[in-house]
Amino acid sequence: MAGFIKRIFSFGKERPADEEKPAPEVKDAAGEPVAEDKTAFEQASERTGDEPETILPAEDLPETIEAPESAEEPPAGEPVEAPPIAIAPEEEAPALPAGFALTEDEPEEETQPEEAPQLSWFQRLRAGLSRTSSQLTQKISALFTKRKLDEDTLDELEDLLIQSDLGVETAMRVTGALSSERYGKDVSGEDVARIMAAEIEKVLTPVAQPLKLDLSHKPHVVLVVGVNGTGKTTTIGKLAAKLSGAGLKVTLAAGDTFRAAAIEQLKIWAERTGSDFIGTKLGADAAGLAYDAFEQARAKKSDVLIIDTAGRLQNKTELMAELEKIVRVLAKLDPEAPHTVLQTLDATTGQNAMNQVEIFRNVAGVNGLIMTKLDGTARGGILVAIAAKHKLPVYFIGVGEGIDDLEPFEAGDFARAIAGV
Ligand SMILES: Nc1nc2c(ncn2[C@@H]2O[C@H](COP(=O)(O)OP(=O)(O)OP(=O)(O)O)[C@@H](O)[C@H]2O)c(=O)[nH]1
Repeated sequence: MAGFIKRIFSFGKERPADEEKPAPEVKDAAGEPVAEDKTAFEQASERTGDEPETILPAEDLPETIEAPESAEEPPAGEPVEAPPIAIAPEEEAPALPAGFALTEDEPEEETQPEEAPQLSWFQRLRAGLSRTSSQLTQKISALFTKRKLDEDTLDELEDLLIQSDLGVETAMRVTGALSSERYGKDVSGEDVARIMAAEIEKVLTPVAQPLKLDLSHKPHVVLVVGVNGTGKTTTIGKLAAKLSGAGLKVTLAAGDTFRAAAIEQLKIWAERTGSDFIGTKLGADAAGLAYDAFEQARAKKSDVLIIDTAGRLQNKTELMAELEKIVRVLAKLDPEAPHTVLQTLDATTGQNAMNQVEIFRNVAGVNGLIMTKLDGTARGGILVAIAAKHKLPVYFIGVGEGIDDLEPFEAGDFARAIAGV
């Protein structure tokens, strides 16, 4: 039976003791054989003419790093939330973090958490999206005061929805549904909001998916990309907390070699989450670091390797080419790697996020999204337009700066928060 099932690590089981690191694989990032006394990263450095870099284990990096103000200690002894997740049949039922699933055949039926929903994060989401929802509901109420639903009001409503970043397709869905239900009749703001929430939920439901981990890869490689400041590093820390909290062995690699602070920030997250850390010195070749991190994580039998990258604007061709190189180099070690290419989107951004997804998807093969900062004054409408157009899975949403402020993306919650119902 076991032969038919991919070798998959069970969340929640005991973390295996660290193993002795075997001698590094003797080939370079381009797959060429190299002298046995040189790591691939040294080879990469030689090619670029840089000094060979040393990959520093976490304990060798400076200890004088201060945690960011926003960092909160995880509550001691607090159990990891029980999650909806698929489990390998013959494995012992593990405690799994919400929002993740294994790449197993058919997912098991979702289990509902027994406890009442955590209103704190949901209230933050609603508050974050209140700018979008209150502007919309005010305008919609004004539009339908003492007016029946006709072509003009439908056109005006469509414009309002498009202005809220929801996208033409979703705007037309909403007006179409409203028209078939109430054409020629009085319409209240509540009618519109209810129909809007239902239609947005239909658009979002197919993309609200758990992040699937295929642990037969060991490690499952997650590359995190996105524009500067969209929350990559913070999100990596939150993901690592969920995964290591569930007993998985996690390695974090600091592929943002441009900013010393970014390397230090990731190291802090590694320490806080009990993850292994792989970093290099400032200015080193990011693709070389990614390659060596993959080799090291594989040698240490990490379950998940998460690679941070430097933030970059999507129109910076040179930096985007570097990202392409990271992807290419990882594929030398495993043609399917990186197995997940996650893009973070800042919810305060609006329309530009659509362009970000288009370009990062083309260059780096983005295959999943996380929207961050939905607790601020967010403009979440664009996620609906992106879902309608790109149909990329949305795994989580960021609702704060703390370690636990990452929630599985729920289509209904998000739709109701935008519609203000
Ligand atoms: N309010 C809020 N702030 C967030 C969230 N996620 C990240 N941040 C904050 O956003 C800022 C940028 O986050 P980083 O994780 O450094 O973003 P980054 O994409 O790694 O940044 P670069 O390395 O410059 O590209 C930090 O102050 C984070 O604390 C979130 O969900 N909510």
